[in-house]
Amino acid sequence: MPDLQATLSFARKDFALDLDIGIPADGITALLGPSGCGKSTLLRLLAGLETPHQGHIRHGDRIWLDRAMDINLAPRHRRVGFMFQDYALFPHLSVARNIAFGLRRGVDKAACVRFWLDRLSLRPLAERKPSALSGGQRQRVALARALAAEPQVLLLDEPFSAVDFSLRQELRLMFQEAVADAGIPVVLVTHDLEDVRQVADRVGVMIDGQLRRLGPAEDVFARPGDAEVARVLGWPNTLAVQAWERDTARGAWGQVAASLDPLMRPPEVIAIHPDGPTPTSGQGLPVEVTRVTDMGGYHALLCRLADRSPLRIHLPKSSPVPRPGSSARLAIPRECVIPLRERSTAPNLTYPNPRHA
Ligand SMILES: Nc1ncnc2c1ncn2[C@@H]1O[C@H](COP(=O)(O)OP(=O)(O)OP(=O)(O)O)[C@@H](O)[C@H]1O
Repeated sequence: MPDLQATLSFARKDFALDLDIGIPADGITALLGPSGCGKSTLLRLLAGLETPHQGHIRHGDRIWLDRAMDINLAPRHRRVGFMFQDYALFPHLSVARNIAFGLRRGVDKAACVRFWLDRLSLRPLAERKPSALSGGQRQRVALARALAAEPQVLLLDEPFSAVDFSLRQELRLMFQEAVADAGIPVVLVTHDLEDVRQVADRVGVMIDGQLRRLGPAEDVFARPGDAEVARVLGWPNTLAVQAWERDTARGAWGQVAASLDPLMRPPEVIAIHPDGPTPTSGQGLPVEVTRVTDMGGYHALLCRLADRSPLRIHLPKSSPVPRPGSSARLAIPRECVIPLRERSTAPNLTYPNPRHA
């Protein structure tokens, strides 16, 4: 199963992308990052729709791009299934013809179109033009078209964003089933952490045109490596530390004790894990409770710290719950306090690029 390896340097006005990425041919790799960090640009570079100033792209043994050797395969020779944010459907073609458009020579076109119409629940819409479809329906047609062409690599930009909650769940499942046996590198760009949790085997985090973290999803969520990446991954309660006094972190928000590695330079940030802090009548971090939500298995408390920064904690149903509007003190166990550097400089790529092995 050929993997995809790329080393790319690209710049346009006010933006530079510089990274090394390896995408294996099993499982789904999700790419996350703040708006404008270069996720779509990376997909366009991989597909051959943009050319890097320097770089190298290899799919299995086949070189797609090598600037030094003047090799640059045209997009059609890379056989990439691409789904853009605007879906790029042909407006004059019906749903069925849009799906049939990129089919390989020799396949039974009618059977293949029927298969994908059924798989993505599009059969009743087969003869409609894209202008007569809803946003979510267009998104499904674009996904069907990308998958039907039997691509060697699949690159998807926000493939589930335009559908409602229940259809989104269904679409994720259909998508997972559809790509499970394909044995091709699949990259999915999304802003939705739920997409990542439900479909991704690996997660890459991009910030400012760089790949700051790439690895198995569980690993990346549990160990983001630094505070910037942690925020992209939705970690709550990242607090700037103004000073350390032995093992106590202080900021305008208050102070808490942490377990510090004595060899580590004092980190600039701590994250407080939401599971663990509990209200106490003794000494603790002062908060004002602003909202309490019953989440079924636990209570979610949204609090404000001394400097008004938010703190979210989860209390087990068995624990007493402070009233909204009340002041409280929270006991924060040391193991819930995770010291983080604001930005880690060490490369943290857990899927090795053989060229650097
Ligand atoms: N066609 C273009 N011409 C000039 N600049 C562009 C163009 N497309 C994107 N950019 C700029 O390049 C940078 C990277 O954009 P890109 O679309 O890759 O980001 P992104 O991470 O995909 O963002 P989003 O999550 O908002 O889709 C941004 O600064 C953007 O403004």
